[in-house]
Amino acid sequence: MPGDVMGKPLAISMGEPAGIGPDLILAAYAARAELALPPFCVFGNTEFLAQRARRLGIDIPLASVSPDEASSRFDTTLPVVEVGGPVPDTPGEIDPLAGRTVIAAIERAVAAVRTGSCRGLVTAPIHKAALYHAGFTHPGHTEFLAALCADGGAPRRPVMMLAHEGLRAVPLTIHVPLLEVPRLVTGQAVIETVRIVHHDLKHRFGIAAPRIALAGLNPHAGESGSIGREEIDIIAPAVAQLAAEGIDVVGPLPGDTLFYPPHWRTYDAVIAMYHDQALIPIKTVAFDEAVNVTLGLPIVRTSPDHGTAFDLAGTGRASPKSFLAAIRMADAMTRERDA
Ligand SMILES: NC(=O)C1=CN([C@@H]2O[C@H](COP(=O)(O)OP(=O)(O)OC[C@H]3O[C@@H](n4cnc5c(N)ncnc54)[C@H](O)[C@@H]3O)[C@@H](O)[C@H]2O)C=CC1
Ligand SMILES: NCC(=O)COP(=O)(O)O
Repeated sequence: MPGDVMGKPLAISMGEPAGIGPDLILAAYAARAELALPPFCVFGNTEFLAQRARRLGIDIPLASVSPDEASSRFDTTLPVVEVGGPVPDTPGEIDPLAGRTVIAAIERAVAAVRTGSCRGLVTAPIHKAALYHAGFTHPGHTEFLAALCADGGAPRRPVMMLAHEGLRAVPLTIHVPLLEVPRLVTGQAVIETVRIVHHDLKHRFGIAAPRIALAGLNPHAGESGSIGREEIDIIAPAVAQLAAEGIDVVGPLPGDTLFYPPHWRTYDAVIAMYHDQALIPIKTVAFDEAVNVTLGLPIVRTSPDHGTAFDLAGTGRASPKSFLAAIRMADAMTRERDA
């Protein structure tokens, strides 16, 4: 990643047009001065965003610009890096043709960050099933971003982390059927994930000596092997190896009590074994404000913790808090990296 990028805008990918992502982008721009938001540009479709703004009754000027012009235009105009293609303004209704634009917006935004035209990426939510009709082959942004950053080679392991204040939850396995989870809980997965979390907490979150805990896979972390052996056979040996490397990591601990917030707060991150084991606790305590951040990438990427909320799209009733928190976290992470 090119060096001095602090004058550069954040890149925001437009997300699913039938969802609330565009509403939140427009709301964030409308509140930019009051909230002292850093400059950003939207990778998307100007005409569509103008229509959505009219629908929402938000009066803001938009201009098609290049990423290099975005920061200087940001005070007076919402900068849009044009991604072609038909994008109808139909809240709650998927349009199969718009999917290509949604995918291209992510690709173009990633390229802009990787070449240094933008300093970090914030993604508005996508609707995965909608994108599959447009040829999307990844389970989510997380895996797609890892593939884009691999330049055609084998993607490195991307790590999903949901964060709110001191609470950070990481699913070891991400978008996979529950039936496949035990097969994917391997020593290598544990070791690689903990190393990435440890590295990025130090270098992107400024935590000098991260404390990490792992949950078990089975109830009560296997109850000494009587309710499953993955803890004894796989997770504990990996934890011992990581501890020998000097990483402050403990576990496997019972997942139900580990996420009791006073317990959880004693660690800088908790790694769970599967998606819902990690995401249910954090969405329960902080659905409004948690941020989804991808670790293990050469770029900074954040996102709100929620999805497309078709029921709220185009109504102006979606809370912008998590999206605003994602913008602020991307801003802070890029500053931390360049400090
Ligand atoms: N980063 C991303 O791109 C994400 C995408 N998704 C995708 O979103 C789609 C819909 O997923 P759901 O499970 O329905 O979750 P969802 O988060 O879109 O909606 C769940 C509930 O929360 C409410 N909600 C969501 N965001 C809100 C906000 N900002 N303010 C007020 N209420 C809000 C919705 O109205 C709905 O009742 C799926 O295709 C899923 O894969 C889900 C999570 C993240
Ligand atoms: N449940 C989180 C989620 O689905 C977001 O995934 P991603 O699109 O950020 O990979």
